[in-house]
Amino acid sequence: AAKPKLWYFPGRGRMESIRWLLAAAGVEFEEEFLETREQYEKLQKDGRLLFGQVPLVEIDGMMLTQTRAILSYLAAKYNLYGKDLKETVRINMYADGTQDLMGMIMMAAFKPPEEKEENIALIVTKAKTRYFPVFEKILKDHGEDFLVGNKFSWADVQLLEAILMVEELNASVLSDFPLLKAFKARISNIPTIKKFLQPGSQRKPPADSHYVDVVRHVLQF
Ligand SMILES: CCCCC[C@H]1O[C@@H](O)C[C@@H]1SC[C@H](NC(=O)CC[C@H](N)C(=O)O)C(=O)NCC(=O)O
Repeated sequence: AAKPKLWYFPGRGRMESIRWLLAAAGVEFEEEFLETREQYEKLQKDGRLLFGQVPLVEIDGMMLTQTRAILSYLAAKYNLYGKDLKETVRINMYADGTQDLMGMIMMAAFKPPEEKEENIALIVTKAKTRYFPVFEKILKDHGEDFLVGNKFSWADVQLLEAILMVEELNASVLSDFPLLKAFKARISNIPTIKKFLQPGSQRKPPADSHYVDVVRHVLQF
């Protein structure tokens, strides 16, 4: 089968969780980076962007947009979505929560530089007071290696992604969360994820001013 193909800017944004999930599932994928307005307008003209937006993923003969729809499709396709509806809804709850946290980080890149410190402090506080305590408790109460059932799922992939992103803002953020520390080590050692965390993988670096400039240029805002 043809490899999935991803169209997005040359950075994390909303596509990074899709890259993580494909990588965790051991699925190789191709990428097309949008750096010019023309590339974006061609996708629109060709009718590939349902709502005129990216991420865009071509997979199984479909042109998929809407990040959550894509992630859900991939989670189900690669058996990372629970054994029944009750597990699936927990995975969705946990994934929505980590998406909310990562969304704050994603948008911070587009805020004025003078607000950067304040934004980072707010994100780290939210992580330490709202999100990480929830996952620490889940791991404690559940008493398993993974967040849902006793099987690796999309929820585990996304929590690791979120932990690493917050640690980029504050390296000691897990100091009060011993179970999350152990979770991070455990999930990082899953072979497909370990490979994705090696230099040279398709994992993207944190957003920088060049990335913001490219996005602003392509989307003309
Ligand atoms: C001020 C912040 C702007 C962020 C812009 C983009 O940079 C990324 O870091 C985040 C977004 S992604 C690009 C943006 N895509 C979306 O907003 C998709 C939202 C959709 N619900 C999804 O989940 O896929 C885009 O195509 N916009 C064109 C436009 O709506 O006409």
